[in-house]
Amino acid sequence: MGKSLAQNIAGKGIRLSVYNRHITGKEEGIAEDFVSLHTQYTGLQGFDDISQFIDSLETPRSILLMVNAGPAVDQVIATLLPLLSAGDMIIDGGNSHYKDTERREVALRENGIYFLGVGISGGEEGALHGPSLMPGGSKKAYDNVGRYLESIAARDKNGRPCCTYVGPQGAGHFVKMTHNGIEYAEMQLLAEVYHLLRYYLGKSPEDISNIFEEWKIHGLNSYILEITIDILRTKEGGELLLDKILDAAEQKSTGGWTVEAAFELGTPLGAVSEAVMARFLSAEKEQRLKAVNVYSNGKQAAQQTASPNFADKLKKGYEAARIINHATGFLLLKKASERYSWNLSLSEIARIWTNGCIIRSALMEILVEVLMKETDILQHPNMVAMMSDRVEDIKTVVAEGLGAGHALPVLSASLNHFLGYTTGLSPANLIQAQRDYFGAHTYQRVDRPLTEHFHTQWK
Ligand SMILES: NC(=O)C1=CN([C@@H]2O[C@H](COP(=O)(O)OP(=O)(O)OC[C@H]3O[C@@H](n4cnc5c(N)ncnc54)[C@H](OP(=O)(O)O)[C@@H]3O)[C@@H](O)[C@H]2O)C=CC1
Ligand SMILES: O=C(CO)[C@H](O)[C@H](O)COP(=O)(O)O
Repeated sequence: MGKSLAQNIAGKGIRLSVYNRHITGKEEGIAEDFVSLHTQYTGLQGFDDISQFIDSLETPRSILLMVNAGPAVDQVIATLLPLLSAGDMIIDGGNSHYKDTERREVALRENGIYFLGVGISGGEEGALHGPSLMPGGSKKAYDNVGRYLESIAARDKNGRPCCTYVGPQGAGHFVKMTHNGIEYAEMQLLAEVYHLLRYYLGKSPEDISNIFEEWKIHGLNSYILEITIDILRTKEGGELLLDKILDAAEQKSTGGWTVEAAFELGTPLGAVSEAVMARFLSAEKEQRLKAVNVYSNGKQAAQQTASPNFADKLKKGYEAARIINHATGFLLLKKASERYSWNLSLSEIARIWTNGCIIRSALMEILVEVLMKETDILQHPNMVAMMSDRVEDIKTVVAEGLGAGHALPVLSASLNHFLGYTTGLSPANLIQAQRDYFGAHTYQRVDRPLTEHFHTQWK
């Protein structure tokens, strides 16, 4: 990411020094080598001596870190700090936890150093040609460097940069974390759809890539769909590369952090949560292989059993689940904004997610408008119409797919969310009664003001 961003920045004519640590015998002259490979950029200098690197910068200095989230960020900051002067700025472009960002911002402010936590999305390609940038921290700090960040960002459909000052404290990294949570669920949803097409409907990977191509043209365009089409067409030695990849998904941390944040803020996030759990379960490959020999889960191919036009229903069910995933993701942002007084603009966040980032999609373009009027996506009239037209299809897909023995954690979690959300009378009254029964936790009544709490001696 660092090298790609450096090329992007230098390509905009911005004078840039790059630094990589020196580890004798292992990593020597990395930054100098990078510079000598890119002589087309004037004003690009490389260093593996930190003092020389710092001396090469104009004051007040602006330093962008692209190192692994966690202790590495603290280590690099500790190395930089004695060399910096009041008014200098550090920008953390990695996937840092928003609470770490808040801690670092406070500590650096006490030393007179500005700190911005900038979520960056788009992978290597995005970093090189224009990522989506989610800066958070002090507004004054953003005012100093915002123009540089905006110059390297992707552009939205109106030519505006996919970069905006998101909010104070750790808001930028919170927004990036939520982006990644939505990303996890989007990836898992498409994996489930692919799985049903291949192993329930019996379609070949080539057929599936063609179906996805059709979906892309007809309203479902997204970066994740595009790369999946490419993946389904990639061969190695004449065979599909995908079939040679171990079915055990890895993850760093941002998906799990998003779920933790949902717990902290008390907001439902079933799709993302199930996407994280699905990766954990997939990683239990050894246990899964043992279980295959112990249990028959009655997995069936569709053959004659699939309902008519199942693939069309799958498309609409997938669209419904994506809307629900985005609705819960944006509700998490809304809850965080209220709890931490960040004043997040959900529509503006959707706008900077329309290009450059991993979850860019035709749906995101629609959500920019939707979120201007309604922070709960599922309450907007256009979304009500879309969901009403798709709810029977997602029900059919989940019922039929589960019935045929296929695990559909995110499709079913999305449907469950929707059915729970559209229920006027949930069974939570029984939960309240049970809590009061064993723990005297009290309950509110439908026939009394909600300010009153009641306890019953149940036995
Ligand atoms: N890859 C992606 O698509 C995306 C990544 N990110 C985030 O960006 C950050 C960087 O990711 P990425 O570029 O992929 O990771 P890489 O592993 O490619 O690069 C990490 C860099 O950090 C350096 N580093 C690690 N520890 C230290 C340390 N203690 N002191 C000094 N330097 C250190 C490494 O140096 P050395 O080479 O010397 O080991 C390396 O140059 C991460 O937070 C990641 O989550 C964000 C968006 C997308
Ligand atoms: O930030 C990113 C994209 O926006 C990273 O590519 C993403 O974090 C990958 O995460 P994981 O390794 O957990 O799947």
